Amino acid sequence: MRFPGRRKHRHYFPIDKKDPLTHKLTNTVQLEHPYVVGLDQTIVDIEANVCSSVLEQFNLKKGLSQLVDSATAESLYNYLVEHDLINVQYAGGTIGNTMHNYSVLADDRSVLYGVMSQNISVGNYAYQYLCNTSSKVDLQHLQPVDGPIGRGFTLITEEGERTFAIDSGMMNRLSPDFINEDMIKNASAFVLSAYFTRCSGEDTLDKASLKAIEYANKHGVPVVLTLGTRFMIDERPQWWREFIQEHVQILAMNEEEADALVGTKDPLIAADKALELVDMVLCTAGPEGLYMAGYTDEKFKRKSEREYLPGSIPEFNKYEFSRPLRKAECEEPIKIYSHIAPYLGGPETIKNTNGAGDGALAALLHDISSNDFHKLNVKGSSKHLLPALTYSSLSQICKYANRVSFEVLTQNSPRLSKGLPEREDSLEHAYWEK
Ligand SMILES: Nc1ncnc2c1ncn2[C@@H]1O[C@H](COP(=O)(O)OP(=O)(O)OP(=O)(O)O)[C@@H](O)[C@H]1O
Ligand SMILES: O=c1[nH]cnc2c1ncn2[C@@H]1O[C@H](CO)[C@@H](O)[C@H]1O
Repeated sequence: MRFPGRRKHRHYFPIDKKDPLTHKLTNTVQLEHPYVVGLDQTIVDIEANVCSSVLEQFNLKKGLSQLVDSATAESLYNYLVEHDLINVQYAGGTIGNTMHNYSVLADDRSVLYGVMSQNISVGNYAYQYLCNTSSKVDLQHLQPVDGPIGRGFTLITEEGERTFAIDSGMMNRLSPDFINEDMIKNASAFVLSAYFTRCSGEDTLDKASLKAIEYANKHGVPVVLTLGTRFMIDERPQWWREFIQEHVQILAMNEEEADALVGTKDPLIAADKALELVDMVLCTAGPEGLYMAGYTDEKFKRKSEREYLPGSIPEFNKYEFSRPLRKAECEEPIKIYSHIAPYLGGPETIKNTNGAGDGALAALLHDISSNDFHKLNVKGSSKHLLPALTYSSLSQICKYANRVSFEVLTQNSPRLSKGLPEREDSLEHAYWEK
């Protein structure tokens, strides 16, 4: 595993142990590697720039992800081809993107549950999906289906807003029998999106998701839920709040989805309210950067060395140098928050905001699995006297997540084509304070 940072000598990490004379690695011990599991609707994104009138023509609501029937999908596709509007097609799906980005960042394994067409021919959607997914994403557990995977028309209008029209294909046919209890039990986290609830008729992906959640809950594996699109949350916010409170430990959302869930446009207050439901929250806020919130134990809290920030919760970042714990692990839980403005003020030109939030979540997952990696391989380390959810403090994770989002904004695809530059492998203060 590529490690997101060597911080202190005390926590010196064995993968770097070299013979001082030969500079060869002296570590012959087989390291144990943790992994994360994601479950998604396998989708290829078909991206096109269109006028708003095209959305009206096909009866699509701007800015949302919505399902369309196959006849509408076919006529939309034909329209885009006829007018030569398609820019690019690449593998998508919010969790597929997140698993891919996780594997690129961690240079390590993630497992993806979903479906895959059993008949693949060069150039078809299934083929494109496989070609665009990191070889470190374990696709051996995809369920073969007799038909196409999903396709997601990503329609970008004049002002840069994205609207998704999803043609499901067989993406929702993942069967609960395919979910392996041991696979989930041994994972560092189980990750899914709220899209799993968009099933109907013969679809089984919702049942498969609930089964995986049940296993994760049973074995204390953190369930990480990303909210997907506000439209789904708006339909039944109370149901979502109850579901999240019962089954989810880590919640990722953007400020719109947060508003739908807890009824406030202020991302800090939204993160605070969401802490009543879960143990840790990542709330992205576009050009405003991102917020994180969590719990730590009074006796483990660490004061920030940064300036205390004003906001709807005064000095909210005071304890951002603390590592987050599950609330139930704290004798005396206190809430901790952190915020970061876009890295370097944001890229000079944003190529595409698609997937910036998925990138931030991948960074958070990397920090979570690094904690397990360290725990598994540096037995008895004092670092784990505290049963933290992550390797790093809330503040460090914000920086890392933000840095990854920046990288996604500078490229066209929501999937990272490479990891972060070597020089930045460790999130040293010196670098981040520049
Ligand atoms: N216009 C922008 N300028 C600078 N940084 C941005 C901008 N938009 C996004 N970012 C960065 O990307 C992060 C995630 O963006 P955003 O809130 O748009 O995610 P999202 O809506 O969840 O995206 P997606 O659903 O496509 O993954 C932000 O927290 C911020 O760091
Ligand atoms: O219904 C859906 N299910 C799964 N993923 C989706 C859906 N709608 C949009 N995206 C995915 O969200 C990513 C950006 O965050 C896009 O890559 C798109 O494929």
